[in-house]
Amino acid sequence: MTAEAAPAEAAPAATTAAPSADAELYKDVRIAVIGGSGLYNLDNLHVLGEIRPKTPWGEPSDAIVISKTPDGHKIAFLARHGRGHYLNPSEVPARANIAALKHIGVEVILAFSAVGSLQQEIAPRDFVVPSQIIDRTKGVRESTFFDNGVTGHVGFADPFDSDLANLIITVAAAAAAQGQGLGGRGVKFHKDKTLICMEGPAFSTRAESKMYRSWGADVINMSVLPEAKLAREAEIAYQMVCMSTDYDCWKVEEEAVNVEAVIANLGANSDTAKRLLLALIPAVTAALHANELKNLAALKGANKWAVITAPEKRNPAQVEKLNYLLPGYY
Ligand SMILES: CSC[C@H]1O[C@H](OP(=O)(O)O)[C@H](O)[C@@H]1O
Ligand SMILES: Nc1ncnc2[nH]cnc12
Repeated sequence: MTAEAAPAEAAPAATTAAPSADAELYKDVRIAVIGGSGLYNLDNLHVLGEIRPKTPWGEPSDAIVISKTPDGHKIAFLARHGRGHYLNPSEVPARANIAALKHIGVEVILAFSAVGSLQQEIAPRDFVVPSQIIDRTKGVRESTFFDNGVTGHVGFADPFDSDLANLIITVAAAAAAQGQGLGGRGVKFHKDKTLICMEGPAFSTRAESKMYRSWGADVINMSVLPEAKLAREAEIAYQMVCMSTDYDCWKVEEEAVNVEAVIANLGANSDTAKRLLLALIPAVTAALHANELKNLAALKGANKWAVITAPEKRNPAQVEKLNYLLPGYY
């Protein structure tokens, strides 16, 4: 599909820089949180302001909210479906979301998602830190920055950032050991799991749900793709934290997933996520300052070599758009 031809996406990248008041607001922001269903704000942080960047790929899902943690770390927050959940998973402007976050200086994305569980041991309200993805989206989402005359191929064998995954597990374990248990509920964390991303917005059939189990999938959502892939193309370290809300529909004896069942667990899950972030943001900030995020270090600059289109054949308009994302690369 040629969305690049649409007037809304035709603005030249060089004129889309945010005004300087915005630049002052997002200065020093290196970490972004993307909130999914049920996580529409981080109201336990101090809000400094909002920005509404316009990118060469259109406008993000909603304003990007810049906040400060109690220990003074600035972060960016973006509601994937918009505050009020007006975008369905196939409508999320993932390219604009990732491009905007990259443009303001974000190096790390901690993405949250409500998921269905495909395994008995992953109960509703458990948290899952996945390491793999199976793609069951249907090709209707704009899923790359490398199109329209600049072809690029990035590595995606390990779609998440294992340094971030390890930090999340460590921070959660420390909270449990201190008896806090992220709100006193003793939330269980599972790691190294496989997340399947379906198209939606309708949930799966029972046959599909059972098939995904036979493939070895552990949890299911509608949102990790193309978000994770675009983050990789933008050289941003990305880790999703999955918050289980239901058992999907593979258990024949139980009622199949529905929105009411999901909503019943969203409140507790988003409370856990906010508590987790209070401990996680300082830990990720410290790791960034100490250059301990080795995958991120390896990622930086790598995509200069991902483009295979001969320099003289590259579409200048697309090169200009890519300048917004990866300045000077192509
Ligand atoms: C509200 S149930 C289905 C919906 O919830 C998840 O959204 P998100 O990943 O943004 O938390 C899932 O992916 C679906 O979009
Ligand atoms: N069962 C399910 N399938 C897909 N996405 C989900 N998000 C929450 N529960 C889900």
